[in-house]
Amino acid sequence: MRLEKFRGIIPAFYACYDDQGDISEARTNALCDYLYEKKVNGVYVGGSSGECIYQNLDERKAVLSYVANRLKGKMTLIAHVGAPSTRDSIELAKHAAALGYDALSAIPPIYFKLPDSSVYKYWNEIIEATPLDFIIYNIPQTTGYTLTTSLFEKLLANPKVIGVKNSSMPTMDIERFKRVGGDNVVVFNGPDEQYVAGRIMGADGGIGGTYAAMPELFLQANEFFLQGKFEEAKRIQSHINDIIIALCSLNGSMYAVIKEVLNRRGVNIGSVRGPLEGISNEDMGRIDNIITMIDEATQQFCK
Ligand SMILES: CC(=O)N[C@H](C=O)[C@@H](O)[C@H](O)[C@H](O)CO
Ligand SMILES: CC(=O)C(=O)O
Repeated sequence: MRLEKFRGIIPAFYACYDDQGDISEARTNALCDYLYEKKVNGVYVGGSSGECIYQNLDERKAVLSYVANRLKGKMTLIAHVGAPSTRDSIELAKHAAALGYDALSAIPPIYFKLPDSSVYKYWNEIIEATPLDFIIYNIPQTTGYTLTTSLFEKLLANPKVIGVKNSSMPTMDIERFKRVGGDNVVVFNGPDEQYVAGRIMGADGGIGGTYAAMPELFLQANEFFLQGKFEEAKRIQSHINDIIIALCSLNGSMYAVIKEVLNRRGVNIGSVRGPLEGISNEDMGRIDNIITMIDEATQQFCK
């Protein structure tokens, strides 16, 4: 029951900037409203897709506040509070708890390669700082740190640890984490390119960086999965993967491309922060093709 609200399709929330590149409350609200209308199950705020790594503490706190003010009580809210220092992570965690977020989440420590003992201590200090539930974020391809099942099991001894968002590529990792935690934990599929496979291997839902670019497709793939219509789910996944490959094929960062897709749908959330690259004039001419791919797949599969 307590974990029910963490199932389904949870888009990773994007950084919403004004034309000067500063955090924009109005544009954050616009993205909140868009996702609410699409009926997604929740949002994951301030993670990779939220460009957290390029924002200072005050900016990250502001984003957490704006989203909570707009969406609290309307969907599940997860705050990503991982920051380079434990101290900053705890400050963000306390801020999110005061705002009424449903759960916290954090990547492992970045930059220095630290032993498991330090990673364990880092996560635990965040967990102990608030009464909120906690979701571990395993994303080895960006952090260089791989969560083992044994550390996961050790962390689960704390009842506030309710699951893991697993972004490693082997779907077997999802199966192993689920095996360790059983029905008492939620495992989120990370790689959007294998959402359906992740569900079949035991994921309870997903948190993804491309969901907000095509929410209907992920919601429908999830629906087909729940209905046992695996052929249909697999066919949507193939279209999703064509679209993700297209989103990643331009010169600008995938997030810049997604933001331009949203802009052409009437949701202007600005561009990305350096060192991520914005989109070039050449890219601009290719956005409509991607929108067509999304729209055609949506028409084909979603009622
Ligand atoms: C490495 C990475 O950023 N993974 C994200 C989260 O798990 C995914 O949602 C990707 O954004 C998505 O699968 C597109 O490659
Ligand atoms: C899921 C994802 O992309 C994020 O951490 O924001």
